[in-house]
Amino acid sequence: MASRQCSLDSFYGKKTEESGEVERSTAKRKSARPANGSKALRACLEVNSFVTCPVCQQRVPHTIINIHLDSGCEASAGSIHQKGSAEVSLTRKSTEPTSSNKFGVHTGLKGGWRPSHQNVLDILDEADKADTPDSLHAGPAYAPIHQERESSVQDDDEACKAASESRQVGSLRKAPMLRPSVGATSGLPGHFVLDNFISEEEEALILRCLDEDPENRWAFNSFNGNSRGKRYGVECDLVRRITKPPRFQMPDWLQVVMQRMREVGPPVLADFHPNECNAIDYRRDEGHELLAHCDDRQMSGDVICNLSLAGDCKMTYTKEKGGFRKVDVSLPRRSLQVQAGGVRYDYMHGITNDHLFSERRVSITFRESKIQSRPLYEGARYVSMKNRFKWGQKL
Ligand SMILES: O=C(O)CCC(=O)C(=O)O
Ligand SMILES: [Fe+2]
Repeated sequence: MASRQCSLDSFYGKKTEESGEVERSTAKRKSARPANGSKALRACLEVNSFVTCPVCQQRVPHTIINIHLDSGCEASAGSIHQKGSAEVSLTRKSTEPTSSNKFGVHTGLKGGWRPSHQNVLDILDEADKADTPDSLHAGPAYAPIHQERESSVQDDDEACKAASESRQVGSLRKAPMLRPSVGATSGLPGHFVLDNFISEEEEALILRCLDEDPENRWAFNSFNGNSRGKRYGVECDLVRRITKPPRFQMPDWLQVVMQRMREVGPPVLADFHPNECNAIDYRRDEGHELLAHCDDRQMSGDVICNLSLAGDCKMTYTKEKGGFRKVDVSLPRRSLQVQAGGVRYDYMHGITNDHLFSERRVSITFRESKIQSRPLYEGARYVSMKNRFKWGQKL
């Protein structure tokens, strides 16, 4: 099992196994760690501590390390020293694509970043209105989807069908006690992991819906390494550089997950409306893996989210331009990983077989993909694999 990180540690600059680069919390900060409740948590988040930037080695207030990294280290400790001035003095990242791509849906990035803990404070504010003290550390993350389960296949089918038809998952109400941990858990620019993003019950239901979808079945796939997969939503043809209409619509049983991303995710998700997703079923004993890749920079949008189910794993990020960097990130089951900014465009990501920590792991990757019915490049012509050798001859 991957050791699960406490994402709050990132707020204190604690050294994590993933980055190995952010300095360890001081005893003082540790002593301010919340014992209980939102007040203590809030107090901790506001401790004015500094961390060493893993890229430029400047001392930077821990509250804006994310912004500092995202601005390509342009946002200096000096310009952001004053509490509250961070958002004003920051620039957008250099990695932000400037193309005039037209997406059929809203794209994610808007007006720069906020301190990584701001969202937690927002969540706390919201929760403070509804919370009772006892709910802070108790109870399921979200109201359970199904209280009881029968084991027969027929019931499984019915559960899945019922979830879909009655939008049972979609009608889940968020319970105030869940607070996904948001933070720059890895020191990677634009990277977040939200632990416990879904409850165990939700995980079980989503897995059942994936496993028991009679129309869209798991199929072997070797595109990015061997695994089984399936997809929903619009279909990107990465070779022809066009998008095709969905063969399988985005399922109802994922709506609540997507809604939750907008509600409790970091600010880059505030307007995230995925129009496609692919699920991957990894089996460790079958040698499955995810080869290092970067999701298509033109066909898909600025933000990508991966929901982890059924097992823990470690994802490896590598960057070669502008200095080699390699960072391992733990992705616990039921967490949501957000890739935006630098990590989305400048890093490759992959999962080696020995970084799958259980026999099975399933992921769902959400994207906003371009509605593109003509090839991206003017004048481009698709040549099928079997005809490629004929380049230079009359086709
Ligand atoms: O399995 C994962 O978490 C990531 C999958 C992924 O990177 C992809 O489908 O592009
Ligand atoms: Fe990917």
